[in-house]
Amino acid sequence: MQAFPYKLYLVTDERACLGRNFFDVVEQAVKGGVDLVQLREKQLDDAAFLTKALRLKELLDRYNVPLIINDHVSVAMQTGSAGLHVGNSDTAPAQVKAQWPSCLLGYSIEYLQQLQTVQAQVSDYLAVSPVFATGTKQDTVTVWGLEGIAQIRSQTNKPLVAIGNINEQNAAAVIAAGADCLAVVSAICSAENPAKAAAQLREAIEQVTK
Ligand SMILES: Cc1ncc(COP(=O)(O)OP(=O)(O)O)c(N)n1
Ligand SMILES: Cc1nc(C(=O)O)sc1CCOP(=O)(O)O
Ligand SMILES: [Mg+2]
Repeated sequence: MQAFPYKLYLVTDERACLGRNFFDVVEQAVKGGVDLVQLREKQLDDAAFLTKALRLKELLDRYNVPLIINDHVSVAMQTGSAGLHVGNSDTAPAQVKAQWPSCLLGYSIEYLQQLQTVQAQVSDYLAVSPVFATGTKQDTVTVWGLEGIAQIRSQTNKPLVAIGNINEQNAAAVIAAGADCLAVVSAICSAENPAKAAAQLREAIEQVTK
């Protein structure tokens, strides 16, 4: 398996932050143990997305936490971010790598057949998309479940990031099923105490992986 040191991945959604300051919520999450952050703010126009990315990059640099950008290749490159996450409706992974070879590139797996494609082969991690149905993103194809993680795990050596309704209660089971990293929105962004929520998720992961 390729090296992938990240265990707890925050995917942002300001709408899930309960009206609190977006950057405070992210900073609390990082203090609690998040080691990778993706800017995913679907409601923002391009200019506002770029502005937010620049400010978030500055914050995360202070903690040495890499920033991944959702969908927008040009914003990722312009901000000096570590990488990009794309799905089946976005720029193809091979095209991203052709213009940006060092990009830390994530690719959503919605169909088993994707695993045999060049798009999966050039990607640095694959997202099990989604593990459980979630209100945060409803335009999904396959709800993989724990069995789906195990099935994907048996067919690829790529690092697997699990996403979709992951929380403190199911975190250990998701890792035990074969995921390398957990990606969450609401379990941290909507938690009363984002730092504590991140620390508890981290603890659940480490109980399985130690
Ligand atoms: C870590 C992670 N996994 C999956 C996704 C979903 O990406 P995509 O399928 O492109 O859908 P959108 O996020 O663009 O709605 C993700 N963003 N991050
Ligand atoms: C951004 C995203 N992508 C998904 C996918 O299935 O590809 S699910 C999702 C949202 C995950 O939010 P929550 O942790 O609140 O369930
Ligand atoms: Mg996308």
